[in-house]
Parts: sequence; structure tokens; C-alpha cells
Amino acid sequence: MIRTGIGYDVHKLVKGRKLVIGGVEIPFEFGLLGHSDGDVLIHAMADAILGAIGKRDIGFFFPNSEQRWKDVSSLVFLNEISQLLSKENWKVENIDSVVICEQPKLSPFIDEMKIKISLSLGIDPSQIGIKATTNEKLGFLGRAEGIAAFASCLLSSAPVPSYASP
Ligand SMILES: Nc1ccn([C@@H]2O[C@H](COP(=O)(O)O)[C@@H](O)[C@H]2O)c(=O)n1
Ligand SMILES: C[C@@]1(CO)OP(=O)(O)OP(=O)(O)OC[C@H]1O
Repeated sequence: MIRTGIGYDVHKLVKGRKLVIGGVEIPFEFGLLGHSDGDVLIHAMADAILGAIGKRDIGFFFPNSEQRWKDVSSLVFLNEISQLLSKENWKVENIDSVVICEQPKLSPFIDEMKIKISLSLGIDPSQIGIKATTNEKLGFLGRAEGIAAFASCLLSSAPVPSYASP
């Protein structure tokens, strides 16, 4: 069986926070506001995977009312979701994504993001697509007030052996 999922997230850029995208800390004068590390790309990927298997969203599994998720690396969420996938016999075939980010330039960090994410999900970096685009200075994303991300994924489930007699 195969399943697809989509995810979207946006976080505000503020002073006094680290900028973490795809599990990688990126030198910049602003960071993403959030209860966790605000990793907008990982949140979009997490929602895509959860949606594909018919589960509730990231906020349901990791509520921002819980202190244990405060400032946590969002790679932790992916790791937990990966364990849920294994438990329910699902495998990630691929994830694709777009980060809408006026600045900074993400290109130099994409390969490292793929490695971090692939390790959290137990897959190969080649199964992950991450693209960056500006919003051509249009709207709140174009004014660099925040960063947004979209993700999609394809999952497959290994057939469960049947011991029923023919
Ligand atoms: N934050 C970003 C945004 C874009 N890039 C790279 O630049 C290319 C051109 O972006 P446009 O929005 O002008 O189409 C894009 O394809 C990315 O390679 C980036 O690295 N970081
Ligand atoms: C990830 C969680 C985890 O506490 O918090 P935030 O980092 O604020 O991120 P968001 O995408 O707004 O919502 C999901 C939250 O539950």
C-alpha cells in the first residue's frame, strides 16, 4: 500500500533566537519564534508524514503547552514519528519540500539538512528533497518577517505476512 501526505508551516523571524532549519543552525541575525526550536521545515515534513498515515498533526502529538518540548530540537519530533512509522509497518519512500525564505541564502546548508533529517528518519539523504526559494520580496514572507515551508511525502507499507491457509 502507498500513501501520500502534505504539510505546511510558517514561523515568525525575531531577534534573540537561533535560526534552525532542517536541523541545521544557520548564522543569521534573526531566528524563528516557536515553543520548540521553530524549525519550520521539519514541522512541515512531520505534518506530511503524520497526514499520510491518517494521524493528527504535530501540535496534537507534541503540544506547545508541554514544557518538555520547550526549545527542543525538532529532529526529536521526526525521530519519534519515525518510531511510530516502524511500529505501524510504514516506510518513507521520499519526502520533498520547499522553504520560502527571503534571506538568508539556504543553498550552502541543504546537504547538511538532508543528512540530519535522514538520520532522524533512518532513510538515505537521496530520499529527501529540499528546495529554497525567495518570495520575490512579495508579502510578509517577501519582507522577511517569517519563513514558511511546504512538504510532501510518499510512504509505503510492507505487506504483513499472512499465515492463513490457501
Ligand atoms: N533563501 C534562499 C532562497 C533562494 N535560494 C536559491 O536561490 C535560487 C533562486 O531563488 P529565487 O527565489 O530568486 O527563484 C533558488 O533556486 C535557490 O537555489 C537559496 O539558496 N536560499
Ligand atoms: C512544534 C510545537 C511543539 O511544541 O511548537 P512550535 O515550535 O511553536 O511549532 P508549531 O508549528 O507552531 O506547532 C506545533 C507545536 O506543538
